[in-house]
Amino acid sequence: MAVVELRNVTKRYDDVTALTGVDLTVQQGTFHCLVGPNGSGKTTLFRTVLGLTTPTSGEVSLPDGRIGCGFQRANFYRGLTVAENLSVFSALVGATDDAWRAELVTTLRLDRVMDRSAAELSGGFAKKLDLALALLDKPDVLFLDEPLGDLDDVSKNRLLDFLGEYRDAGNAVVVSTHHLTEFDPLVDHLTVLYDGDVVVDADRDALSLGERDTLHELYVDRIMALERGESSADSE
Ligand SMILES: Nc1ncnc2c1ncn2[C@@H]1O[C@H](COP(=O)(O)OP(=O)(O)OP(=O)(O)O)[C@@H](O)[C@H]1O
Repeated sequence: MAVVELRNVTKRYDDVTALTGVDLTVQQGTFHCLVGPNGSGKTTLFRTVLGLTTPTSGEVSLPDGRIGCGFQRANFYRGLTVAENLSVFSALVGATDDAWRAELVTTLRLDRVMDRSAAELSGGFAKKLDLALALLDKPDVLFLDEPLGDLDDVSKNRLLDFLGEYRDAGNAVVVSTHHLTEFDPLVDHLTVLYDGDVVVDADRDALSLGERDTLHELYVDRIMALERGESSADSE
């Protein structure tokens, strides 16, 4: 079942076209990975889906259920402690499942910093707090922009396992990242943006790796072919 649909979405900022007629469907219960070079439109696409910016044209359809989001730069109350942020955000979104909140704190190893001021957190812990806040009300669709940034290797593994389980529980997880290799085992669907255009959009099973071993190699080859001026069909 489709939980998010974009139809012919274009976003222009003055003379920059960040998205050009993008069609995209996110299916329930899938891990959807969005990759693309710097400036290709990934953050703009996220912001458009989340209603933080209005598309210049086109349509965005969202599910009736809950949507959670975590951004590249963490968003929380810097003047409050970690525990206070969790309480305030729980109240704001109406999250009442204390056991789930405790599970998030344990999974993300936030227990050690519960009484620390959020302003003083290291980059990795700030990211973890942001992730916990995004997950507080168990969103049906979770959008995460570069969720592994600043996390140590053990925390990365734990988060990847957690996101896999979250998907397996029937939720959609959409991740925008430059770290396709790390997400590769989870990917059900890959979308590649290049200069505002969707140049790859396929379920994993439909992606033909050819001589290549990994999705990352496929992605890099495709982008390099586009930079040489070849069409996406030429680079198959
Ligand atoms: N508020 C804005 N005003 C003007 N141009 C913008 C704005 N936001 C994004 N852009 C432009 O839109 C294009 C797409 O930017 P976007 O941030 O969506 O790319 P990205 O794929 O997320 O990049 P990165 O991987 O570097 O984070 C870029 O050319 C960027 O400069």
